[in-house]
Amino acid sequence: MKTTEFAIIGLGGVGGYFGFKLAQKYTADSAINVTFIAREKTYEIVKENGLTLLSEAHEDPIARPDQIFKTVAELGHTDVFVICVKEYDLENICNQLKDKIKNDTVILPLMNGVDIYERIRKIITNGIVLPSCVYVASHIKEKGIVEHKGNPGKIIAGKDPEHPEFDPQGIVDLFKNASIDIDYKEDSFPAIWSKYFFIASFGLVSARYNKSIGQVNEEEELHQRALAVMQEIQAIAVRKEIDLPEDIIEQTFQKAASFPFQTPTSLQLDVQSGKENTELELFAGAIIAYGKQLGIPVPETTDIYNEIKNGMLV
Ligand SMILES: NC(=O)C1=CN([C@@H]2O[C@H](COP(=O)(O)OP(=O)(O)OC[C@H]3O[C@@H](n4cnc5c(N)ncnc54)[C@H](OP(=O)(O)O)[C@@H]3O)[C@@H](O)[C@H]2O)C=CC1
Ligand SMILES: CC(C)(CO)C(=O)C(=O)O
Repeated sequence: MKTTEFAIIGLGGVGGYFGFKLAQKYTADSAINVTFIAREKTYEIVKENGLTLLSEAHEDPIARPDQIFKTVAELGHTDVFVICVKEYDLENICNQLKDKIKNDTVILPLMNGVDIYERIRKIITNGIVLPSCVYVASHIKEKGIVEHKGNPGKIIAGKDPEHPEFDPQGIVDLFKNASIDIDYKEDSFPAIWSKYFFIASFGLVSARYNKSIGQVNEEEELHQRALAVMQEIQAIAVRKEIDLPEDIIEQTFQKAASFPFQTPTSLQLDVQSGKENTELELFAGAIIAYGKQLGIPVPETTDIYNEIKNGMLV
């Protein structure tokens, strides 16, 4: 039987959650291999101790992959690459990956952002790229240790617009068999935009004030600022003819209310911990650029962007 080779690139909040589930399910299965790519201290710790996931939903907190490498270059034949890095590392990873991609290699980017597919396609022109978005509240506690809170993670993936004939059902089933909630759609872009609606608005306001998703939803001033950012994104989406529901704003506030009250956003954690690189450009920067390009004013997003840049963080 042919072995399916998975490579999970990046063992942070997202890779540490979904990679854990794949590795825990399949290490004893000789037909499916799961390889992790992690760098520096994460590599050392996971190689020595396995990957730890602290999660009420997972009794055994340790998963050991079949293999772990420090770089993509060390990988042999791989069928499915699951990219789980922050947006500022995407081009670097794609440049390393491009020689490993064959026509039937599948790339699943589990990241926030509406332009991830296009950015991958600028570098990797062959293979199958499944445009996706992801919901999960999980973050690095220490290198090699990821903490998951709240609802189980969820992936929404869609057809590669360049390869509508490709049938990914076999791969989708492997995720499902590892108890990963994954929805496969003809067109995942509306779901990707809906996620962006949520994470750009709540991410920016939560990062600016260091407040959880629940607090942003309930505190009047913060709620109004998130609403104003959503209205700006909505104007952009309408102009770009993205097929979003008319009540997307209401749905987004309802979605926020479904998270445990104290859930932080990944942008909040990165901005508030003073990380040198954050996804501020992916959220605010992209909205500002679309606004300029389409002649749509985006004053609230611009203000929050400048406030965060200038260190106004409470
Ligand atoms: N965390 C969450 O709850 C959610 C996050 N997202 C989105 O998912 C994406 C990933 O986020 P998240 O997992 O939180 O990010 P993290 O920062 O937690 O993890 C990214 C990981 O990628 C690793 N990495 C980067 N470059 C390389 C490389 N060249 N080789 C090996 N490893 C590499 C980093 O390594 P190192 O530690 O060494 O820097 C880090 O461990 C983002 O776009 C985010 O917005 C979406 C939904 C939920
Ligand atoms: C809000 C959350 C946790 C939802 O999945 C997220 O996407 C993020 O923090 O980036």
